[in-house]
Amino acid sequence: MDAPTATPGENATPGEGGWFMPSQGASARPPIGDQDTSEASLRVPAQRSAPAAEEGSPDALLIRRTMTEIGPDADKVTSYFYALLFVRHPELRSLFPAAMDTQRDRLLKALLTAAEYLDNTPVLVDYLKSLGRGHRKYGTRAEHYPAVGECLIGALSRYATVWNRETEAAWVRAYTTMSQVMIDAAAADELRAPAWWQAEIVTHDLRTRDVAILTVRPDQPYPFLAGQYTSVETPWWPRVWRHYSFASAPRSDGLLTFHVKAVPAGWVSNALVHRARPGDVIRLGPPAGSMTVDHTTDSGLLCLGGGTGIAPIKALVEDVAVRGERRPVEVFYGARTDHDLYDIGTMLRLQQSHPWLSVRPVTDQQAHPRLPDAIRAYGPWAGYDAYLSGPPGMIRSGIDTLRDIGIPSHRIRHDAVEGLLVG
Ligand SMILES: NC(=O)C1=CN([C@@H]2O[C@H](COP(=O)(O)OP(=O)(O)OC[C@H]3O[C@@H](n4cnc5c(N)ncnc54)[C@H](OP(=O)(O)O)[C@@H]3O)[C@@H](O)[C@H]2O)C=CC1
Repeated sequence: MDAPTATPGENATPGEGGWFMPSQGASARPPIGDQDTSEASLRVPAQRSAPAAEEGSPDALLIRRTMTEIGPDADKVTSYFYALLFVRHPELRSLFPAAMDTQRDRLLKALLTAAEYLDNTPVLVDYLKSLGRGHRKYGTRAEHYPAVGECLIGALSRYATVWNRETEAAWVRAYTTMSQVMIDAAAADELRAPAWWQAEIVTHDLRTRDVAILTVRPDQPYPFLAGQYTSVETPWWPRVWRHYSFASAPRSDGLLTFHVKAVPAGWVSNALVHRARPGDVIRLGPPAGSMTVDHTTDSGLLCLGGGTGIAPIKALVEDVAVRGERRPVEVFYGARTDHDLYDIGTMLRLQQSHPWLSVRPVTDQQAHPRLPDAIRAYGPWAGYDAYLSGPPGMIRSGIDTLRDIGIPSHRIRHDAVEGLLVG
């Protein structure tokens, strides 16, 4: 059960969720940030399509039918679920944040994701493993899962239109299988990694009124890949986690960098931008996300970064540079105004050092079309893999544009986008 997410994130990748529900992102996604976008925590790869409602195994059909039936009462189902859980198992309350608003939202999304992918074993298993690993930081233990399953079924049975032995058996089977994948993944992860890392803020650079770049020093080595994201908890909002992408490739000094935009009503993002100072200690969850560079090919990289979505794009560029690769990398960096291109100086410096890199700022003030459409003026893009990172609307329109210009779906990578991935 978790409390919160990838992400894609408050302003990061999608948020994370608790109890077997996704956050950013078998990605996204993403997460990533105060927006809780899918912290996705678990992000289900966006590039794979969900099955049609009428397709699937008998259990999948029953489960999807329940989900359709409870759709209009989603809020009531989630409220009732948590009420049951905390009344029957008060010892579990402390695993969740004080304010449950976001958490409630995540539960249903996780359910929908799991139901949607029930017959897509590789996607679901990846997602659940990431979720199981991600739940370790909340203090979730194997013995908690049956309690959650019992309350979940209690809530579903109350609001489903049709609830019989067959439906219940399908849910029990699905939940038992899914929770076991999470439990096993958490147990395997326990042998090789901490449940969370503590990280001291070493620099805090306020780049605009609402965007800060933070560099942190983890208390233990933190292994991750460029393009991935993590979940972040601040001391000011215990048990509230948000996804943020790493803004640099792994560094020899072990430091990690995040770009954070304070979003309206974003608890974690506002704390990180306006309250955090060097010396403060935050907590980090495990790395997640699959928006990473495929180093087995020499395809070009076409990267679209919108706003703070430039963070993982910068990490991807550094990753290509560190490996000494000379594949073409074309970055389109979008923002509302020149002032909002808060990291353009860094990107242009990278361009100066690497002849294979080109960086093109795209702002609304220019005569240019908006970010995704700007790529139509360049190319051709055959032979490029595309990487998208930014607001959900930009990712959606970016995917449309890329498909429209002939880039196949399997070559388009991004963190979870709410609604697309659930995360
Ligand atoms: N911090 C991090 O580590 C990461 C953050 N993210 C995500 O990136 C986002 C950054 O937000 P923010 O900095 O406020 O970005 P902005 O809202 O300022 O948008 C950045 C750019 O994307 C364009 N854009 C936005 N929506 C659309 C759309 N529907 N179609 C086409 N273009 C669009 C904007 O154009 P226009 O001005 O015309 O709207 C602008 O050029 C957040 O959603 C965050 O979750 C993702 C990955 C990592």
